[in-house]
Amino acid sequence: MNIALIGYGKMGHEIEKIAISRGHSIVSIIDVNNPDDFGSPAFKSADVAIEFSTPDSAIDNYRKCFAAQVPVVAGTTGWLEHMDEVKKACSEGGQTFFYASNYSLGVNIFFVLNKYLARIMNNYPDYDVKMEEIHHIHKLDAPSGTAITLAEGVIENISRKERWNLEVEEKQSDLAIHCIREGEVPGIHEIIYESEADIISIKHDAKSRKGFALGAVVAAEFTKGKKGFLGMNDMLKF
Ligand SMILES: NC(=O)C1=CN([C@@H]2O[C@H](COP(=O)(O)OP(=O)(O)OC[C@H]3O[C@@H](n4cnc5c(N)ncnc54)[C@H](OP(=O)(O)O)[C@@H]3O)[C@@H](O)[C@H]2O)C=CC1
Ligand SMILES: O=C(O)C1=N[C@H](C(=O)O)C[C@H](O)C1
Repeated sequence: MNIALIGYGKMGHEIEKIAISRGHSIVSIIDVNNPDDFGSPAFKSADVAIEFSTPDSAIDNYRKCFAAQVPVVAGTTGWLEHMDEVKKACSEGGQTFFYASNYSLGVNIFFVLNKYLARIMNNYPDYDVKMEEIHHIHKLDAPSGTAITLAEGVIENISRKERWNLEVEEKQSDLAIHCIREGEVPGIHEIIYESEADIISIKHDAKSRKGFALGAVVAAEFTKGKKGFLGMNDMLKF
């Protein structure tokens, strides 16, 4: 299939390698320097655009993909305040948009495990819960998109937790997320339950960006020819 890449940084380069190895053609690469290419015949020939740019630029890029009628697989994090607009473009404007805060298979298995553990822990109020995420020093957003999805999974299932909070637990009903930026760490997420007696924790540690990139290309293959708002739950058979 024909793929356009929007954002040609760490993820854009990794996705390019995997897409080519799976027999796809990269027909257009748009980075910060060539925004006019959204109007080019090459961009419009893409079956899907895979977007990994920056929190501030993502929504404008999605609007330009919609204007060009090119389906989007979106990986950028930190833009979720615009989610209603994107969902409306799909439900009322006939657009196609796939979003995952994390495209790796391992993290999506971890999301299921997180919800399962939270459902159990709902019955054991002696345990408090907190989260830690560690990423490389270049990351622009905090908490990570993955940490937000994990926090939502905890809050949906543990009635004593109502909202997440950065760093501190201001109230007992807050889920504290501690964000660390360190070296070139690809991404570590840990959910920690602690009582007076013991600690139970579950952790996902990405060894590289390969899992994220492979998941994004597989999501692009899944998205081709589909309509509407899509996510990993539509694609994975859990
Ligand atoms: N969902 C997932 O599975 C994953 C999501 N991510 C997310 O993806 C995003 C990108 O990550 P990563 O590749 O590591 O970041 P990088 O900073 O390495 O790459 C981002 C690229 O986007 C470019 N860019 C800046 N402005 C624009 C614009 N207006 N249009 C197009 N491109 C632009 C940057 O150019 P310049 O450097 O010149 O500014 C840079 O080349 C982040 O939000 C990250 O959190 C990352 C990994 C996995
Ligand atoms: O910026 C990153 O690198 C990553 N971002 C995503 C996020 O914010 O969750 C996914 C992964 O953790 C790597």
